[in-house]
Amino acid sequence: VHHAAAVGKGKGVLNDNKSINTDSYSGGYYLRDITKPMYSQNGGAIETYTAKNKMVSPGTLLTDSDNTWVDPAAVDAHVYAGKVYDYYYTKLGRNSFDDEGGTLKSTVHYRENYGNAGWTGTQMVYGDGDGSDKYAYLSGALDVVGHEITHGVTERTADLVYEGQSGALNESWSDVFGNLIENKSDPEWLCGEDIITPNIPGDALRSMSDPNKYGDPDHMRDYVDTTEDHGGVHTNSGIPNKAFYNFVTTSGVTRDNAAKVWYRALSQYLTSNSKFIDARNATIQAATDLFGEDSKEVTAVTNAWSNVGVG
Ligand SMILES: CCCCC[C@H](S)C(=O)N[C@@H](Cc1ccccc1)C(=O)N[C@@H](C)C(=O)O
Ligand SMILES: [Zn+2]
Repeated sequence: VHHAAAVGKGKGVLNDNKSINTDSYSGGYYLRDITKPMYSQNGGAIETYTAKNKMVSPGTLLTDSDNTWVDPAAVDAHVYAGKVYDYYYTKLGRNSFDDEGGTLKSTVHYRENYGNAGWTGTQMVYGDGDGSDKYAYLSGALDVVGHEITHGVTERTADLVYEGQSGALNESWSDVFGNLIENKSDPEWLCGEDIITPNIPGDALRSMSDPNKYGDPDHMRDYVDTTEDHGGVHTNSGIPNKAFYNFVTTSGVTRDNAAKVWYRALSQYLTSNSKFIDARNATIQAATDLFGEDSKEVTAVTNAWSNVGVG
C-alpha cells in the first residue's frame, strides 16, 4: 500500500483554522503525520485516535473521506503533538518521547465526562472535560499537550516516581516544557489557560509566576503534606515551577538556554526518587556543564531555588 503525505484542513477547539498533516492511502485520509524525520528513519509517525468516550486506548485511528476534518479535539491533539515533536527535535535534539523516533499516539474523547488528560505509559489520552463548563476539550491547549508528552520524556529519562517530591518534580517538568513549547509572551506562565472555563478569559489551572493565585505553594515552608493527589503533586509543583519561572525571567537567561538546563538536568542527573534539593543540584550542575561555573546561568539558577527555600 502506498502512503502519501497530504495536507488537510480543519478547525481547532478555539474554532481556529488549521492545516493538518495527514496520510492518504487506499482512497481515504488518515490522521497520521508522516512528514517527521522519524518516519523516514524508522516509520515513526504522529497518529490520532478516538476512544468514542469509552475507556480504551488507542481506540480507532481517525479517517476522513475528503481531508476536511470536523473533530476539533482531534485536530488540536494531532497538530499540537506535531509541534511538541518539532520542539524536542529542533531545540533539544530529542527524537520523540523515547529518543528513538517512537510513534506519538493521541486518543481523544477518552472516557465520559473526563476533566483531565494523561500519559498512559505509551501514549497521550485527552478527556472532553467534566461535563460542566469548567473545561473545553483538553487537547485544545498546547501547554496541555506539551505537558502530557513530557511525561513520556520523563518516564524514559529520570523516571521520577509519581508521588511526593519526585512526583511534584515530575508534574513541574511537564508544566515547564508545556509552557516553553506553547511559548506565549504572557507574563504569568499560566497552565491550561486556553481550555479552562473557555467563557472566562484570563483564568487557568495553575500559575508558575504566582502559584499562590491558585492556592499552590511558592516556597518550601508552604510544602503541603497530604495523601491527596499522590501527595499533592499538582500543588507542590508550584515550588519547582516558581523556581523555573525565577530562572527563565532572570535578565540574560534566554528561554532556549533555560530549556537546555532543565532538559539536561532531567536527562542526565535526576533519578526516580529525586527530591527538590536534588533538582536544585541537578539544574546547577547542568548549567555548569553548559555555560561554566562562573556563568550568569549558574548564578541565576542558584538564586532561583534559594528564592523558593530550596538550598
Ligand atoms: C494519574 C493522575 C491523572 C493524570 C494527571 C495528568 S498527567 C495531569 O497532570 N493532567 C494535567 C492536565 C493539564 C496540563 C497542563 C495544564 C492544565 C491541565 C493536570 O493538571 N490535571 C489536573 C486537573 C489534575 O490531575 O489534578
Ligand atoms: Zn501531569
